[in-house]
Amino acid sequence: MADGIPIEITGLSKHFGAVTAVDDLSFTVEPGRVTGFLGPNGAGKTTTLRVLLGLVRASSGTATFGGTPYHALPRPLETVGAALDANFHPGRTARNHLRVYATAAGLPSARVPVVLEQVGLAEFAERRVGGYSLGMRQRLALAYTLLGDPGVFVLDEPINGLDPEGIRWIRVFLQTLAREGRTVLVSSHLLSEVQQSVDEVVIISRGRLVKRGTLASLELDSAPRTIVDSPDRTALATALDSAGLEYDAGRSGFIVDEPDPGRVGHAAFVGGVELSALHRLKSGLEESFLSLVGEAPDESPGDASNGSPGDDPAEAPAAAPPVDEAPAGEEDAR
Ligand SMILES: Nc1ncnc2c1ncn2[C@@H]1O[C@H](COP(=O)(O)OP(=O)(O)OP(=O)(O)O)[C@@H](O)[C@H]1O
Repeated sequence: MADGIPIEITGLSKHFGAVTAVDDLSFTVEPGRVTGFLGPNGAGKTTTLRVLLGLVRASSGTATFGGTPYHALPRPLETVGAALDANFHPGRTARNHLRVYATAAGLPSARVPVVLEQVGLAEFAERRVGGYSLGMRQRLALAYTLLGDPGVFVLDEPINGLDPEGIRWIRVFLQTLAREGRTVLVSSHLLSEVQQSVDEVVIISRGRLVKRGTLASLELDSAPRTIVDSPDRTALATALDSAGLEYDAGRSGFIVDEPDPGRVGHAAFVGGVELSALHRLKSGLEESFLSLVGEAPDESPGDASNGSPGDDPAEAPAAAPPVDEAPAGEEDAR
């Protein structure tokens, strides 16, 4: 096994014409842990990974593996296992796919059955990939990343499309790689999807870094708030203003920056306002994540840690190999 090497993103920007996909982004991903690379759709995750893997040129800044850009790695497949962009020939079997990539990279074909076994696809090795489920394709993409037994893994949305058993499996798989001292970077637009699998998070929004730290530190960022509503919202707003309480208007009432519903209820009482709802908004990772990336938290009580509004996992792209075929700069709009 190759050593885990840090992934180093420094002052990285990428513009596609007038669109700034990545904006002065800097962070490091250390070996020995699983790092979640998170942000809503369009935040710039895939673009960052494509620059890192030499598929797109940076407008400025650098993205390297311990100081070496991907294209300068002497044996890339034995250094970095990357799953990005689905690209399987439907008529080929899994075994043949992997054989082709192993041969191209000068790796022994004996690695093929080993990696198929590792991802639980050994019994489907002779089946054409066109008949694979999304979950099986995800596993095949991971088998590809394992071919060179690398020390670094860069995986774009690898959990998307997996069933609950597949999600449990990949959690163990990723954690095992990290415990072996490898560097593991996993992107997702859903915190809830990866929160059981990651130790650290790098969160971006609109191409910029908004949070870097442990999963636990993200939880600490989330202060509980109070939901309050009234048949007379104008009077309620006046009462909250008079009490000096800050609030946002939500679908089911005002979300008040005050953890104690008792204080909010008192403010309404003092203002002579009838209430139709008063409860604490449960704090949680998801609420913290959504407030960091600038999306409105779900204000329904007790439901803040489940799911994310507007996300349909079936719509996101699948992660898959290969990464070493497209020429650099191909994706540039100009
Ligand atoms: N080749 C391209 N040409 C023009 N604009 C692009 C190109 N690739 C990405 N973009 C734009 O850059 C921004 C970031 O996109 P990117 O795919 O990196 O985000 P993402 O965080 O990976 O989102 P998702 O989770 O939806 O994949 C978006 O506004 C996107 O439309």
